[in-house]
Amino acid sequence: MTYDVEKVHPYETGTSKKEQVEAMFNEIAPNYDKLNGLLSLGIDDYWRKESIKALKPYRPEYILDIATGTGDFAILAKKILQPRRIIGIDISEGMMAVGRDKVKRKGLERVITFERQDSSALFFPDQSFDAVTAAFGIRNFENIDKSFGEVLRVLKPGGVFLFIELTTPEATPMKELYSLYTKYVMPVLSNTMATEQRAYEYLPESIAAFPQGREMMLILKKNGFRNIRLRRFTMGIATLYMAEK
Ligand SMILES: C[S@@+](CC[C@H](N)C(=O)[O-])C[C@H]1O[C@@H](n2cnc3c(N)ncnc32)[C@H](O)[C@@H]1O
Repeated sequence: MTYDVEKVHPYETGTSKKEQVEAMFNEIAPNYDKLNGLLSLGIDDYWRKESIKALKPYRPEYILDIATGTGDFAILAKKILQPRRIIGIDISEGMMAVGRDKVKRKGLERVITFERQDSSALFFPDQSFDAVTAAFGIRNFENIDKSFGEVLRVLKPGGVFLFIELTTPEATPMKELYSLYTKYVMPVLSNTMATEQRAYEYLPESIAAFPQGREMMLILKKNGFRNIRLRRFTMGIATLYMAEK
């Protein structure tokens, strides 16, 4: 199935969403961590921690972090869960270069490694991982169903898929505040970082088009996952989804 969000592209260059997303993240990679903290007013750190903590009961030893970017989710997973191995995959070498540097500075390179792979065509054998994670990545995928199929394939039976994604708040007053924020504050903040403007127009557009809540739970179910749950953060600005194989 094709989802509206798969048609939201960063640029109007006529190339595939995957190529445009890769180019955009390569471009913003050096500023990504700073900008992320600034745009979320630092709350993203709390969302990430709470999400990773939800994996504790599963005690995962082998973790795959898809759309790993600059590696923050993988680094947190190492700290909180103490697994044997974490592999981060991403299509943007620029983002992973920042991640590799952070991992090296923290002395974690024996546990966390990075590979350039596309979430919709993973190189790993079936049933390789106890957990697959993704933070703020799925919205950027060109093919969500294919990627979910790959996640299911590489998970061990009983393994868990956990992802967090930005969502649009539905209740007053957060709904109105969020709309004002994306319209007026976000462009000013991203301008101060001298980043490419289009990258931060793409952000609210892709959030708005992304299937959320019950719709996302049905997509996970259709793709073969079970025991699907969600948790909303900060009145619905972000949502955590968990599902099992
Ligand atoms: C918003 S960043 C999130 C990075 C990181 N997970 C975090 O929490 O900060 C989204 C990432 O998804 C990656 N991405 C987009 N499409 C992908 C795909 N098909 N396969 C793997 N990574 C992809 C991008 O390159 C980018 O690094």
